[in-house]
Amino acid sequence: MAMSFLKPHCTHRLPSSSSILNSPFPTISPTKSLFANGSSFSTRIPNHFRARPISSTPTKPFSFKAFSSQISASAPKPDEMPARVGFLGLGIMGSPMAQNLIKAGCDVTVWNRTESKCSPLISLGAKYKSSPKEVAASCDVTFAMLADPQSALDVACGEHGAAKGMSPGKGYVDVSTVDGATSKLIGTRIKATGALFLEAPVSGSKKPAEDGQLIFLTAGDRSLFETVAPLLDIMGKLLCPYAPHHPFSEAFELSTFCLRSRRYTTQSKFFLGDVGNGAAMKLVVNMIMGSMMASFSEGLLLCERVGLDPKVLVEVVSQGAISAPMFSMKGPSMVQSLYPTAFPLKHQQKDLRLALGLAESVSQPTPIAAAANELYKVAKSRGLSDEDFSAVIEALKVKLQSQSKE
Ligand SMILES: NC(=O)C1=CN([C@@H]2O[C@H](COP(=O)(O)OP(=O)(O)OC[C@H]3O[C@@H](n4cnc5c(N)ncnc54)[C@H](OP(=O)(O)O)[C@@H]3O)[C@@H](O)[C@H]2O)C=CC1
Ligand SMILES: O=CCCC(=O)O
Repeated sequence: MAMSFLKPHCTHRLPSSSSILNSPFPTISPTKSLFANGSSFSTRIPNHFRARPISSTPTKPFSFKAFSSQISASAPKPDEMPARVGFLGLGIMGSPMAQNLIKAGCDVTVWNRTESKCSPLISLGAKYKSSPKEVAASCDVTFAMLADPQSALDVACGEHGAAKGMSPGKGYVDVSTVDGATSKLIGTRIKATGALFLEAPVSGSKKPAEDGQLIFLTAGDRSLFETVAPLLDIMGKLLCPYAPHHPFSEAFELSTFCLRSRRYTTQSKFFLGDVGNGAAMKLVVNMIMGSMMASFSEGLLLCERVGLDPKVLVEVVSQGAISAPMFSMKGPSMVQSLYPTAFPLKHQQKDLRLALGLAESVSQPTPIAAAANELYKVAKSRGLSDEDFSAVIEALKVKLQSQSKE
């Protein structure tokens, strides 16, 4: 069902293979190696790129400026987007996400339980309404970025909740991390008004939110997904599979090919089907993340205990198969017992709790996540709820201290 405010050019589709074959840009032969060492990366090339031999034009040096301007030139224009956008919940994530929408030229109306957090956005041009209901009533699409299942429910379905301001032709996009049951409840209440619903939890933390580099895990009404796609692209990541910083940098011609037109980029937003699937995917991702961080913490402390420098461990890990941006970003401050909050520890424990509930619902054993969850609970009981989740290492230090007393 099309929404009343749908603009005709809101949909982003991949080009047909014939249009690619007629494209002026170089394409690549599946049998021809691009690499000096003759290595093949044929499994990495989508079929639609396998049309003609690569052009012999010499590779140009990479220019970040040109790269950025190509990206921004392809950014969605305000007239391609839903006209009025609401944003509920202006915490660590919601504030920068709303800010990026405003900076991109969207007409944004904000609300937050603690009203003072609206001020910086109002000074950037946002409008303000005094309840979720009023925001929803005055906007075409309303986003919500709330702490947990209870607050997401309250804001959507409470007395002055968004559902009260919804009606046919509008859409509600809940980007909070909640469990599937909560998301379905919210979706049912929103859809009972005739409006559309999309759950769209995000991967990526404070910095990716600020940089417009989030990954959306969406499910629900497909037409709402298509309507809000340009907005998700403002807040989210645009990925080119052959980006110039990719280790296979010889594929630069192909990167240029990808970047010359937005049509050839792969976007980091996933549509996963029915409501509940986005929530489940997000919980699985964060279950893995919570366990990884707990394990990394154990490694840092063990290193120290056996007389090795944990800073060197961070370096070693960063160069091998288990390297992860999370370890490289958080490791150096963890070594100094500093935990500047990007992802609050209380939210990580909430996500582990919800993921364990998900696993329980299908009788899936998750002993590692269960052990990690206990550690986050200890950290919470030590007053670390509002620290970054990397402060979970403190829970292990506590254990070490109590052991050494025995
Ligand atoms: N931080 C991160 O790295 C990431 C977080 N997430 C998820 O995004 C969501 C938001 O996270 P984040 O921004 O970090 O969290 P914050 O704790 O910074 O913000 C939470 C928001 O929820 C609001 N809120 C809390 N309780 C209520 C309530 N009872 N009624 C109304 N509003 C309420 C807060 O309002 P107030 O300002 O009044 O307290 C605030 O706007 C969470 O679900 C989190 O798991 C997802 C990806 C990354
Ligand atoms: O929910 C928080 C996720 C944090 C991240 O993906 O970096």
